[in-house]
Amino acid sequence: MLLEVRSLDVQLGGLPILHDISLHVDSGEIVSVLGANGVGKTTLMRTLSGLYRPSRGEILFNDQPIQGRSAHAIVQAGLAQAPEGRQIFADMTVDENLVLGGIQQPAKVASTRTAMLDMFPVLRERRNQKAGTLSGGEQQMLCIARALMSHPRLLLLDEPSLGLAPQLVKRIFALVRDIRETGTTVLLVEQNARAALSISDRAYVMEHGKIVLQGSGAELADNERVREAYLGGSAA
Ligand SMILES: Nc1ncnc2c1ncn2[C@@H]1O[C@H](COP(=O)(O)OP(=O)(O)OP(=O)(O)O)[C@@H](O)[C@H]1O
Repeated sequence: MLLEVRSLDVQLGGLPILHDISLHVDSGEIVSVLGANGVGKTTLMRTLSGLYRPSRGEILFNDQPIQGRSAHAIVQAGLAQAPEGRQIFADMTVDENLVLGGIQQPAKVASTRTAMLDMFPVLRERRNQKAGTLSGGEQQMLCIARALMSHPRLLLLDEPSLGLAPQLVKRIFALVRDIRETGTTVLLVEQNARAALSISDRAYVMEHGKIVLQGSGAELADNERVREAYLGGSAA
Protein backbone atom coordinates (compact mmCIF):
# COMPACT_ATOMS: atom_id res chain seq x y z
CA MET A 1 0.00 0.00 0.00
CA LEU A 2 1.33 3.42 -0.89
CA LEU A 3 -1.28 5.39 1.06
CA GLU A 4 -3.40 4.16 3.92
CA VAL A 5 -5.89 6.37 5.72
CA ARG A 6 -7.29 4.93 8.94
CA SER A 7 -10.37 6.24 10.77
CA LEU A 8 -9.73 9.87 9.94
CA ASP A 9 -11.82 12.64 11.54
CA VAL A 10 -11.33 16.28 10.57
CA GLN A 11 -12.96 19.32 12.14
CA LEU A 12 -12.80 22.81 10.68
CA GLY A 13 -13.79 25.90 12.64
CA GLY A 14 -15.09 23.56 15.35
CA LEU A 15 -17.41 21.75 12.91
CA PRO A 16 -17.02 18.06 12.12
CA ILE A 17 -16.33 17.77 8.37
CA LEU A 18 -14.86 14.28 7.86
CA HIS A 19 -15.98 11.26 9.89
CA ASP A 20 -14.16 7.97 10.19
CA ILE A 21 -12.63 8.00 6.71
CA SER A 22 -10.63 4.88 5.86
CA LEU A 23 -9.23 4.27 2.41
CA HIS A 24 -6.11 3.04 0.70
CA VAL A 25 -4.25 3.45 -2.57
CA ASP A 26 -1.90 0.79 -3.87
CA SER A 27 1.18 1.61 -5.89
CA GLY A 28 0.34 1.98 -9.57
CA GLU A 29 -3.41 2.49 -9.10
CA ILE A 30 -5.75 5.25 -10.16
CA VAL A 31 -8.27 5.65 -7.32
CA SER A 32 -11.16 8.12 -7.27
CA VAL A 33 -13.15 9.67 -4.47
CA LEU A 34 -16.53 10.74 -5.80
CA GLY A 35 -19.11 12.98 -4.22
CA ALA A 36 -21.34 16.00 -4.66
CA ASN A 37 -20.49 19.60 -3.78
CA GLY A 38 -19.57 20.13 -0.18
CA VAL A 39 -19.25 16.50 0.98
CA GLY A 40 -15.68 17.09 2.10
CA LYS A 41 -13.52 15.99 -0.85
CA THR A 42 -11.29 19.06 -0.81
CA THR A 43 -11.00 18.83 2.97
CA LEU A 44 -9.74 15.27 2.56
CA MET A 45 -7.16 16.32 -0.05
CA ARG A 46 -5.98 19.24 2.04
CA THR A 47 -5.63 16.99 5.08
CA LEU A 48 -3.57 14.44 3.13
CA SER A 49 -1.32 17.29 1.97
CA GLY A 50 -0.72 18.48 5.53
CA LEU A 51 -2.76 21.68 5.28
CA TYR A 52 -5.31 20.53 7.89
CA ARG A 53 -4.61 18.48 10.97
CA PRO A 54 -6.94 15.54 11.67
CA SER A 55 -8.52 15.31 15.13
CA ARG A 56 -8.35 11.50 14.98
CA GLY A 57 -6.91 8.79 12.80
CA GLU A 58 -3.76 8.00 10.91
CA ILE A 59 -2.35 8.73 7.47
CA LEU A 60 0.38 6.32 6.42
CA PHE A 61 2.38 7.10 3.31
CA ASN A 62 4.83 4.43 2.29
CA ASP A 63 4.25 2.89 5.76
CA GLN A 64 5.28 6.10 7.55
CA PRO A 65 2.79 8.23 9.51
CA ILE A 66 2.57 11.68 7.90
CA GLN A 67 -0.29 13.30 9.80
CA GLY A 68 1.06 16.34 11.62
CA ARG A 69 4.00 16.76 9.22
CA SER A 70 4.34 20.06 7.37
CA ALA A 71 3.02 20.41 3.83
CA HIS A 72 6.60 20.93 2.69
CA ALA A 73 7.78 17.68 4.31
CA ILE A 74 4.88 15.78 2.76
CA VAL A 75 5.82 16.98 -0.75
CA GLN A 76 9.38 15.93 0.01
CA ALA A 77 8.14 12.49 1.07
CA GLY A 78 6.62 12.09 -2.41
CA LEU A 79 3.01 13.25 -2.20
CA ALA A 80 2.07 16.27 -4.34
CA GLN A 81 -1.29 17.92 -5.00
CA ALA A 82 -2.77 19.68 -8.00
CA PRO A 83 -5.33 21.68 -6.02
CA GLU A 84 -8.92 22.57 -6.83
CA GLY A 85 -9.17 25.89 -8.64
CA ARG A 86 -5.65 25.29 -10.01
CA GLN A 87 -3.99 28.00 -7.89
CA ILE A 88 -1.29 28.69 -10.42
CA PHE A 89 0.72 31.91 -10.11
CA ALA A 90 -1.17 34.07 -12.61
CA ASP A 91 1.44 36.83 -12.96
CA MET A 92 4.29 34.42 -13.57
CA THR A 93 5.04 32.67 -16.83
CA VAL A 94 4.37 29.00 -17.53
CA ASP A 95 8.10 28.33 -17.20
CA GLU A 96 8.36 30.13 -13.87
CA ASN A 97 5.40 28.19 -12.49
CA LEU A 98 7.10 24.94 -13.46
CA VAL A 99 10.40 25.95 -11.89
CA LEU A 100 8.60 26.75 -8.62
CA GLY A 101 7.00 23.30 -8.67
CA GLY A 102 10.45 21.76 -8.72
CA ILE A 103 11.98 24.03 -6.12
CA GLN A 104 12.63 21.19 -3.69
CA GLN A 105 14.72 19.30 -6.24
CA PRO A 106 16.84 22.03 -7.88
CA ALA A 107 19.29 19.62 -9.54
CA LYS A 108 16.48 18.00 -11.49
CA VAL A 109 14.51 21.11 -12.48
CA ALA A 110 15.90 21.49 -16.00
CA SER A 111 15.42 17.86 -17.02
CA THR A 112 11.99 17.54 -15.39
CA ARG A 113 10.82 20.75 -17.02
CA THR A 114 11.85 19.38 -20.41
CA ALA A 115 9.91 16.18 -19.66
CA MET A 116 6.84 18.21 -18.68
CA LEU A 117 7.03 20.34 -21.83
CA ASP A 118 7.22 17.11 -23.86
CA MET A 119 4.23 15.66 -22.03
CA PHE A 120 2.20 18.89 -22.37
CA PRO A 121 3.14 20.36 -25.79
CA VAL A 122 0.63 23.18 -25.37
CA LEU A 123 2.69 24.40 -22.42
CA ARG A 124 5.84 24.38 -24.53
CA GLU A 125 4.15 26.66 -27.06
CA ARG A 126 3.17 28.99 -24.24
CA ARG A 127 6.12 28.68 -21.93
CA ASN A 128 6.82 32.45 -21.84
CA GLN A 129 3.16 33.43 -21.52
CA LYS A 130 1.74 34.65 -18.20
CA ALA A 131 -0.11 31.76 -16.61
CA GLY A 132 -3.16 33.93 -15.88
CA THR A 133 -3.75 34.38 -19.61
CA LEU A 134 -3.97 30.61 -20.32
CA SER A 135 -7.33 28.99 -21.04
CA GLY A 136 -8.97 26.91 -18.30
CA GLY A 137 -7.75 23.63 -19.83
CA GLU A 138 -4.22 24.96 -20.27
CA GLN A 139 -4.21 26.17 -16.67
CA GLN A 140 -5.28 22.72 -15.51
CA MET A 141 -2.43 21.16 -17.47
CA LEU A 142 0.01 23.63 -15.93
CA CYS A 143 -1.33 22.85 -12.47
CA ILE A 144 -0.80 19.11 -13.01
CA ALA A 145 2.63 19.63 -14.60
CA ARG A 146 3.68 21.86 -11.71
CA ALA A 147 2.70 19.16 -9.21
CA LEU A 148 4.62 16.55 -11.23
CA MET A 149 7.76 18.72 -11.09
CA SER A 150 8.38 17.41 -7.54
CA HIS A 151 8.59 13.79 -8.81
CA PRO A 152 5.75 12.56 -6.60
CA ARG A 153 5.07 8.88 -6.03
CA LEU A 154 1.44 9.84 -5.41
CA LEU A 155 -0.32 12.67 -7.26
CA LEU A 156 -3.48 14.08 -5.68
CA LEU A 157 -5.83 15.68 -8.20
CA ASP A 158 -8.69 17.79 -6.86
CA GLU A 159 -11.46 18.17 -9.47
CA PRO A 160 -9.28 18.37 -12.57
CA SER A 161 -12.36 18.50 -14.83
CA LEU A 162 -13.97 21.47 -13.07
CA GLY A 163 -15.26 24.05 -15.55
CA LEU A 164 -13.85 22.32 -18.63
CA ALA A 165 -15.72 21.53 -21.85
CA PRO A 166 -16.35 17.80 -22.52
CA GLN A 167 -13.54 17.46 -25.08
CA LEU A 168 -11.04 18.90 -22.64
CA VAL A 169 -12.30 16.68 -19.85
CA LYS A 170 -11.52 13.71 -22.10
CA ARG A 171 -8.06 15.08 -22.78
CA ILE A 172 -7.31 15.64 -19.09
CA PHE A 173 -8.46 12.14 -18.14
CA ALA A 174 -6.36 10.63 -20.95
CA LEU A 175 -3.41 12.52 -19.49
CA VAL A 176 -4.12 11.08 -16.04
CA ARG A 177 -3.83 7.62 -17.60
CA ASP A 178 -0.53 8.63 -19.23
CA ILE A 179 0.75 9.87 -15.87
CA ARG A 180 0.01 6.51 -14.30
CA GLU A 181 1.85 4.83 -17.19
CA THR A 182 4.95 6.80 -16.23
CA GLY A 183 4.83 5.19 -12.77
CA THR A 184 2.99 7.82 -10.73
CA THR A 185 0.07 6.62 -8.62
CA VAL A 186 -3.02 8.86 -8.72
CA LEU A 187 -5.72 9.71 -6.19
CA LEU A 188 -8.39 11.85 -7.78
CA VAL A 189 -11.45 13.57 -6.31
CA GLU A 190 -14.20 14.36 -8.77
CA GLN A 191 -17.81 15.34 -9.17
CA ASN A 192 -17.66 14.04 -12.74
CA ALA A 193 -18.28 10.43 -11.72
CA ARG A 194 -18.64 9.11 -15.24
CA ALA A 195 -15.25 10.36 -16.42
CA ALA A 196 -13.52 9.42 -13.17
CA LEU A 197 -14.91 5.87 -13.05
CA SER A 198 -13.93 5.28 -16.66
CA ILE A 199 -10.23 5.54 -15.76
CA SER A 200 -10.24 4.31 -12.14
CA ASP A 201 -9.14 0.94 -10.87
CA ARG A 202 -11.13 1.54 -7.69
CA ALA A 203 -13.30 4.29 -6.26
CA TYR A 204 -14.92 5.48 -3.05
CA VAL A 205 -18.17 7.44 -2.79
CA MET A 206 -18.47 10.12 -0.10
CA GLU A 207 -21.66 11.56 1.35
CA HIS A 208 -21.82 13.98 4.28
CA GLY A 209 -18.16 13.57 5.17
CA LYS A 210 -18.28 9.75 5.20
CA ILE A 211 -17.39 7.00 2.78
CA VAL A 212 -20.62 5.21 1.93
CA LEU A 213 -19.60 2.94 -0.95
CA GLN A 214 -16.45 1.48 -2.42
CA GLY A 215 -15.58 -0.89 -5.23
CA SER A 216 -13.84 -1.27 -8.54
CA GLY A 217 -14.50 1.41 -11.16
CA ALA A 218 -16.65 -1.06 -13.10
CA GLU A 219 -18.64 -2.21 -10.03
CA LEU A 220 -19.49 1.33 -9.02
CA ALA A 221 -20.39 2.36 -12.58
CA ASP A 222 -22.90 -0.51 -12.44
CA ASN A 223 -24.19 0.23 -8.93
CA GLU A 224 -27.83 1.38 -8.90
CA ARG A 225 -27.26 4.00 -6.20
CA VAL A 226 -24.27 5.46 -8.05
CA ARG A 227 -26.15 5.46 -11.34
CA GLU A 228 -29.12 7.27 -9.83
CA ALA A 229 -27.13 9.81 -7.84
CA TYR A 230 -24.08 10.46 -10.01
CA LEU A 231 -24.54 9.06 -13.50
CA GLY A 232 -27.92 10.53 -14.30
CA GLY A 233 -30.22 7.51 -14.30
CA SER A 234 -30.71 3.83 -13.61
CA ALA A 235 -29.33 0.92 -15.61
CA ALA A 236 -32.80 0.30 -17.04
N1 LIG B 1 -12.04 26.39 6.62
C1 LIG B 1 -13.28 25.93 6.83
N2 LIG B 1 -13.95 26.20 7.97
C2 LIG B 1 -15.19 25.71 8.20
N3 LIG B 1 -15.86 24.91 7.34
C3 LIG B 1 -15.25 24.60 6.18
C4 LIG B 1 -13.94 25.09 5.86
N4 LIG B 1 -13.59 24.61 4.64
C5 LIG B 1 -14.64 23.86 4.22
N5 LIG B 1 -15.63 23.87 5.13
C6 LIG B 1 -16.92 23.16 5.03
O1 LIG B 1 -16.64 21.78 4.91
C7 LIG B 1 -17.57 21.14 4.05
C8 LIG B 1 -16.81 20.35 3.01
O2 LIG B 1 -16.13 21.26 2.12
P1 LIG B 1 -15.15 20.75 0.98
O3 LIG B 1 -14.62 21.95 0.27
O4 LIG B 1 -14.20 19.79 1.56
O5 LIG B 1 -16.18 19.97 0.06
P2 LIG B 1 -16.01 19.40 -1.41
O6 LIG B 1 -16.58 18.05 -1.38
O7 LIG B 1 -14.60 19.54 -1.86
O8 LIG B 1 -16.94 20.35 -2.23
P3 LIG B 1 -16.69 21.14 -3.61
O9 LIG B 1 -16.76 20.08 -4.64
O10 LIG B 1 -17.83 22.09 -3.64
O11 LIG B 1 -15.35 21.79 -3.48
C9 LIG B 1 -18.44 22.26 3.49
O12 LIG B 1 -19.66 22.25 4.21
C10 LIG B 1 -17.64 23.52 3.75
O13 LIG B 1 -18.50 24.61 3.96
